[in-house]
Amino acid sequence: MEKPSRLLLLSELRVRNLAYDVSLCRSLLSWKRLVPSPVYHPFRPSGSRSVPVSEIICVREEEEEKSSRGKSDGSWRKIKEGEGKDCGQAFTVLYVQRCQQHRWRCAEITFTCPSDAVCQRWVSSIREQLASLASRPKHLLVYINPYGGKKQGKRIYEQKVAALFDQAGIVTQVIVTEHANHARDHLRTETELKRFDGVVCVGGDGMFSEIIHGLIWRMQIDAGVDPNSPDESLSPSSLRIGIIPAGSTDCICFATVGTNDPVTSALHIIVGDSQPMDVCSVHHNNTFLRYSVSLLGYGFYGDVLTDSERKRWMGPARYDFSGVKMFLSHHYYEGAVSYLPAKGIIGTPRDAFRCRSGYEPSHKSDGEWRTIRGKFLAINAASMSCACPRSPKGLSPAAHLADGTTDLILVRKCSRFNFLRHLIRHTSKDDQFDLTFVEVHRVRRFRFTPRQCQSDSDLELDRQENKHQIFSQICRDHPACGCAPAYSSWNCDGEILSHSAIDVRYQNTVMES
Ligand SMILES: Nc1ncnc2c1ncn2[C@@H]1O[C@H](COP(=O)(O)OP(=O)(O)OP(=O)(O)O)[C@@H](O)[C@H]1O
Ligand SMILES: CCCCCCCCCCCCC/C=C/[C@@H](O)[C@H](CO)NC(=O)CCCCC
Ligand SMILES: [Ca+2]
Repeated sequence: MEKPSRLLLLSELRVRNLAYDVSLCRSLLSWKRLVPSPVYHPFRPSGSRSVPVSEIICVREEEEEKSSRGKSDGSWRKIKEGEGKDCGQAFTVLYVQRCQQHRWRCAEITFTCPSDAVCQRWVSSIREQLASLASRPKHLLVYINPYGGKKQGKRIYEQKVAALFDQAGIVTQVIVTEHANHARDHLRTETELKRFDGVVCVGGDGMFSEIIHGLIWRMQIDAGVDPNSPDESLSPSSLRIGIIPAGSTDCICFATVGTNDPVTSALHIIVGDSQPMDVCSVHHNNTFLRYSVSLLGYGFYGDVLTDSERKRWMGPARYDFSGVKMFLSHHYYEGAVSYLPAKGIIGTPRDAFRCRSGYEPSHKSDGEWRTIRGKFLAINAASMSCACPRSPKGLSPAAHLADGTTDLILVRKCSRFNFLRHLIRHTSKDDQFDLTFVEVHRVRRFRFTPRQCQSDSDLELDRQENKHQIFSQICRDHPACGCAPAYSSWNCDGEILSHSAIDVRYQNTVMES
């Protein structure tokens, strides 16, 4: 129960001409019907409601005789002339309404006050409360990718997001990108970043990747850290990144927010929600290649991405087309995966728990390196669940967002039928890891070396383990022989990596809104 001293305001106000007790405590706006109607009416507001101040978007004064919208029944009504004179001024509160499947909507309620003075007191008290919320952004730098997904980024921002930011009093600088890496290079060089509280990315996973590359690079330069050094730990970003989903997979948005809905994301940004997330760095022979926050996939997901890039004109459906094609081609790849198991962490990749909140990275020392050699259909490293509309629970449903680990999933060569069983389980409640040819490890670091790049001593080890050594040798020497292709590519958050032999390590966490 709230202590009386926390009560800031208590008034009898009217909502749709019905009397309500309305109170503002330090963190809660509540309204309660004074005489509840004995007859149930589906369109009439029910007894009482509360909204945390942290979920109020804004408050605005209504002018008399102005149309107002009663959101409870979605109808428009006009404040009657008499009503306006009797009741004085009115004010409207816009707030977050939680809907099904993690969706948020902006609802509003208009309170009519007995006098102008009462109205002013309410408006200024709520505004004061809102002004004290330090985590809310005031200035945002918005990058819109007009090319990703169904090419709707600009429309989505203009029709669904801009007005909400405006109502919340957020000042924006909007840049519609003109080419790939425009946003990354802009963040690296041109911008006076200090005047912004955050960066907003309107696009998909590839666009988010551009933004983190620009921002991380810029933060390292500003802090005097060499961004290419594998041994330096990253200086964290002081700017948060918000995502307005407008891509084809939108897995980073879906896995953090629980849905890929632009309005929901805009509201999360407005109320200042934040979520730290793991960043892995990918190196080849000690040369930095890229950062990754969601999926690093070799084999199936690398091949799907490579094939789908040539079919961008199909929009998001390109992934379905290439997915079926690559499933039927059934390519497998040989190589060695070495990993450093994460020790002293909370949970395992087989937990039933789903994470959409932060986890403190554990700094306990890790175990010994382990190596697995074999033939794989897919090697996936999921630093977050990678949930998306195609797979609502994701590639690794129990992966944590910010625990300093990544879940390494190895799918060994198996029949098409078995691989299909594994894939289909991504879309149902069944456990995709509960199959003999699938293993999953929570790791801090891993390396992959395709068989063609293995050293002589590694190959000797392989030979001892591999009964079909002569056949393998012939295939390596004669790649045109028609058996499995030599290399796949890595899919790194939706971008293709230029090398197959990689070294991946957890780097740091960045903030995301
Ligand atoms: N103006 C532009 N013209 C062409 N390409 C652009 C432009 N702006 C950004 N890009 C590039 O577009 C690529 C794809 O963008 P994005 O990730 O937003 O969509 P997507 O690939 O359809 O979605 P997802 O990554 O969620 O599957 C990114 O690699 C980004 O660098
Ligand atoms: C026959 C039924 C089979 C059903 C299989 C469903 C499995 C879907 C799992 C989807 C996992 C997505 C992981 C996220 C990857 C993103 O970083 C990347 C860029 O946005 N998207 C893809 O690579 C796009 C990947 C699209 C794969 C199809
Ligand atoms: Ca993680």
